[in-house]
Amino acid sequence: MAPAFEPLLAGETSSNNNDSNIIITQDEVPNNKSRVTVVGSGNWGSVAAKLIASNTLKLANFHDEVMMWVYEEVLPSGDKLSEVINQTNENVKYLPGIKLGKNVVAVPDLEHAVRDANMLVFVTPHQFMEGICKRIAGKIREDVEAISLIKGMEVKREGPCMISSLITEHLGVNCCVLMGANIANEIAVEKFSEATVGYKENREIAEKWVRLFNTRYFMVSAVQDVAGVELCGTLKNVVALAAGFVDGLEMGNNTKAAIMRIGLREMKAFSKLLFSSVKDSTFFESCGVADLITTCLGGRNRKCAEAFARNGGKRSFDELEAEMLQGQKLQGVSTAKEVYEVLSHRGWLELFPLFATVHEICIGSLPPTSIVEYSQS
Ligand SMILES: NC(=O)C1=CN([C@@H]2O[C@H](COP(=O)(O)OP(=O)(O)OC[C@H]3O[C@@H](n4cnc5c(N)ncnc54)[C@H](O)[C@@H]3O)[C@@H](O)[C@H]2O)C=CC1
Ligand SMILES: O=C(CO)COP(=O)(O)O
Repeated sequence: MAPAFEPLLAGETSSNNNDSNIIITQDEVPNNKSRVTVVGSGNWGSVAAKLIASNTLKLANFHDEVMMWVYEEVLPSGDKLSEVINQTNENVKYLPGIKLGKNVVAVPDLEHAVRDANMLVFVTPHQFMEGICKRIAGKIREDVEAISLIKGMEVKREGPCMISSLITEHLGVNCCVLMGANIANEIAVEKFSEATVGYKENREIAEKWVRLFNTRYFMVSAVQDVAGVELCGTLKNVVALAAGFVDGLEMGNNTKAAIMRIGLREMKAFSKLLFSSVKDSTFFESCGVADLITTCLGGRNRKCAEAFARNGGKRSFDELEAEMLQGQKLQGVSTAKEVYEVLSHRGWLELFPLFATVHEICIGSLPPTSIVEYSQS
């Protein structure tokens, strides 16, 4: 249930649409309804498909059916995951116990899933996106709109490349982002949360995305700061690892709060050094401080980092991820490495002691205890 208060609108976020106040008159019903495909079907991907599918049934501008691309795998039962999803209406591996909506159709053929879509929602672990883009380049509609829910980045020889830019570069399409304090399992059971759409220029497109995602329990607003929103979502995963180390070392709440504060400061400084357009106000949206808090309290990066520190760094993150997440993927460890590469290339290591220390702990160059010794310097 949504809380009874009206959300405060920050800056220009005047589009906090609640689906109950979106009114579509018969005159507005378009001839050409948009088809939506979700590219990805992990934990968040499945919840995103559920959210969208509940809205496409209600909104006249969209086709009811939502295709969800499934990276095919064979379950221990011998059945194919996509077939089980279509038979049971549940992603039994990545989101068990939750009905996705009968209008969600699992499609294992990527090219088929994206071919006719007008709106593409990308939501896979970030390390797979470049390969996916290469596979679908030239096989999508020219006028397609895209949005990325992916928290992560790539580092190229030319420098860092956000996932929305990777999508734009490979596919030649406009790409918004949606980030926020969005632990998927909580949204799956319809507990209230907020999210932020980041867009570059086209406010109308951003509003279309807001309408597609917004529900009574998922309140979405839009800000004109695609880089700021995406960097918030990406960098908070590095801070979540630091918070997990603090938990594993049982250092207490004050230390954890200090690490989160230092982390937020580094998130902001790093984002602004990379993109001078990043707005301060973005850090106060759901994608900023709220996502940082929820991930440091209840996320998968925090959980695995706690186990890593409890084991004194003797069990690798790969091992812990496989054991604790059953196929779900951590984004923080590779993001910490990617951020570290940017810091070393640009000579910024000393400016970002927390980011640098997290990576060095992850690769075993420093013990988990150094999270407090080095982050303060
Ligand atoms: N789970 C969550 O609570 C949230 C996740 N996110 C972000 O959303 C993105 C996607 O996360 P999730 O949906 O949770 O994924 P996940 O962590 O559940 O990852 C598993 C997914 O990766 C797929 N996969 C495995 N190998 C693959 C390959 N070689 N190629 C393509 N796909 C492959 C699996 O089929 C499965 O769909 C990430 O960037 C994450 O940070 C954002 C907000 C919340
Ligand atoms: O991004 C998230 C919540 O907004 C989920 O974070 P984790 O990947 O650490 O679970």
